[in-house]
Amino acid sequence: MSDTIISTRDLTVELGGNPVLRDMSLTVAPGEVVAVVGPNGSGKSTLLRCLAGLQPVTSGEVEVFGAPPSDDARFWGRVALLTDEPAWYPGLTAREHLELMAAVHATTRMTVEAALEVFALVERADATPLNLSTGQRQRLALAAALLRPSTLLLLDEPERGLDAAFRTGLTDLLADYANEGGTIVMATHDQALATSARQISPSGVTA
Ligand SMILES: Nc1ncnc2c1ncn2[C@@H]1O[C@H](COP(=O)(O)OP(=O)(O)OP(=O)(O)O)[C@@H](O)[C@H]1O
Repeated sequence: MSDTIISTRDLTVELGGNPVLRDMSLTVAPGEVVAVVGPNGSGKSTLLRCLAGLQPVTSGEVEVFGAPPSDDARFWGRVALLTDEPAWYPGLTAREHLELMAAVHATTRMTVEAALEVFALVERADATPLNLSTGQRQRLALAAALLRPSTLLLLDEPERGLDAAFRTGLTDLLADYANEGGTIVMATHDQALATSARQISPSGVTA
């Protein structure tokens, strides 16, 4: 097995004519948990989007699983992405969203009922996402990302909207994922999440 999951070399991204990432070089090994930290606008989401193949690079190289990210079933079969704008299916309940996620994968990391339990959604399982609170919606998005099998988790501010108790639980859930051999790269403003991870800034230096 390769000892590198992610590798960027001299990655530069300009947006609107301004450099957001500049000559960034990063290597991530299997089982690592990496926290991308930095102030608002420093390029954390941009880096995650590059790793997901959603942001064209201005120059330099990005490789995930030894090749540039590609928008195909093989890539997305291995990568679970949590963005700040998950797509919800109108009319489907929280439970049905998880059942849908389970149905399209040959295996799952946990059952739908276990995910509802772990993410404290049992009592709101029959509500549609738009009738959930911000924190409950975020828990549903995390449940969907962690229920499905993957080997790389890309998380953009997973702590968004979560109360203190659940943030602690999230640290443990991410540690479990890494202990199973999964790799995590997350943009975060949460000190506790960042402390338990290898921290980098979007400029590529260790934070
Ligand atoms: N489409 C765009 N066109 C021009 N500039 C953009 C575009 N998208 C983002 N930017 C700028 O790029 C910079 C990096 O944005 P990015 O969202 O990656 O930052 P971030 O570190 O994730 O911020 P936050 O902590 O607020 O989520 C910001 O200055 C932002 O204003």
